[in-house]
Amino acid sequence: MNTPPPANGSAWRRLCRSFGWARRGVVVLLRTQANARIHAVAAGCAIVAGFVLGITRGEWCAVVAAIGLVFSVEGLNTAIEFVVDLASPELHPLAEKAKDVAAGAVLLSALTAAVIGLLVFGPHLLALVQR
Ligand SMILES: Nc1ncnc2c1ncn2[C@@H]1O[C@H](COP(=O)(O)OP(=O)(O)OP(=O)(O)O)[C@@H](O)[C@H]1O
Repeated sequence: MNTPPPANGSAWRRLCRSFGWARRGVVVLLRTQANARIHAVAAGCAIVAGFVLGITRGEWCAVVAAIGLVFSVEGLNTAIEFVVDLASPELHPLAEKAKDVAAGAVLLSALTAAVIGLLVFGPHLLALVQR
């Protein structure tokens, strides 16, 4: 099992190590979670659409925030799943609630991102169709 190294060294070295662990977490998220890979594809499509449709700076802010929201919540959901599986490998009503609520949070964030996508890209696509 990996044990974290002692918290010695300069503040800069500690910061670099923390970034390394966080980067490792993002890799674990993308490797183990099919949903995270689907979010990545959706985020890529939104970014390409943003460039193609020439969305404004404000619209970019909304799109980037939506992408960050979904990935952050998916990451927290995955972390909760790992911890629940560690703490309660057997079935337990509280484990069930924890996983269901975490999954519900992912659903809410994805719905929010979908609404933002509609609000941002809808008018651009409509203008394109009506041209
Ligand atoms: N230890 C447990 N005790 C009780 N119910 C559980 C337990 N583990 C999972 N469940 C139930 O099964 C559902 C699915 O859990 P699972 O761990 O398979 O997540 P998942 O749907 O595979 O999530 P993801 O697709 O994000 O990996 C949970 O939402 C919960 O209702």
